[in-house]
Amino acid sequence: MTTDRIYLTGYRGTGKTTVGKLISAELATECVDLDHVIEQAAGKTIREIFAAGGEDLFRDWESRCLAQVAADRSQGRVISLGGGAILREQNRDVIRQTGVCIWLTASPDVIARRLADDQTTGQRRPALTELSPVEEIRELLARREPLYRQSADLILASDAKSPQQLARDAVHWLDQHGGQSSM
Ligand SMILES: Nc1ncnc2c1ncn2[C@@H]1O[C@H](COP(=O)(O)OP(=O)(O)OP(=O)(O)O)[C@@H](O)[C@H]1O
Ligand SMILES: O=C(O)C1=C[C@@H](O)[C@@H](O)[C@H](O)C1
Ligand SMILES: [Mg+2]
Repeated sequence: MTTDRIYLTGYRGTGKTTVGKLISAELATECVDLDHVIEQAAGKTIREIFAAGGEDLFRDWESRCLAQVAADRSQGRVISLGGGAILREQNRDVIRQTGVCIWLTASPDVIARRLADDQTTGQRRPALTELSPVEEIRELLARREPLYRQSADLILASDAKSPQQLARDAVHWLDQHGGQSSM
């Protein structure tokens, strides 16, 4: 296991972007947000990429950008992934081979509340199913959970902790970096 790169995974709204920035500040390194890299590379917002070619097109951009970011250490040591980046096996392989992965969890109700309150949801989080927002979260979380779990070296429950506390927990674990653990 190498801590060369620190990946953050988890469902939409679990705080990957927010906590990733705080971890990188604590470690005095840069934070790369994969969703942002994709938008820059495509010259489109995530919603526009979905509108142009659906989720498949977005996933192709995501795999390409992840491979680039993973291969180029100068872009930053902390990498906040998108919520679905662990869906493709090739992406999970890249993550495992190049760094450690921290899985941020939250309950469906907390996720739904955070997404509804976040002004950027409209641009960055197009619907992934025809289900209602909370049903979509429940359904996709259940489907993705085994993939998040198999990718994770550390699991952090975010429901009742501030982003600052989660970043401190992550840095504390990184100082000691052992096998898979939960806090
Ligand atoms: N631990 C937390 N406690 C309270 N609010 C939080 C916490 N973590 C994140 N938030 C809030 O939830 C919203 C979503 O956070 P953020 O964008 O970091 O999630 P994300 O996991 O990166 O989502 P996405 O996968 O869509 O990129 C933001 O408004 C953020 O301030
Ligand atoms: O959970 C997902 O599938 C996604 C999460 C976001 O971070 C973006 O990567 C995009 O909206 C897809
Ligand atoms: Mg994010």
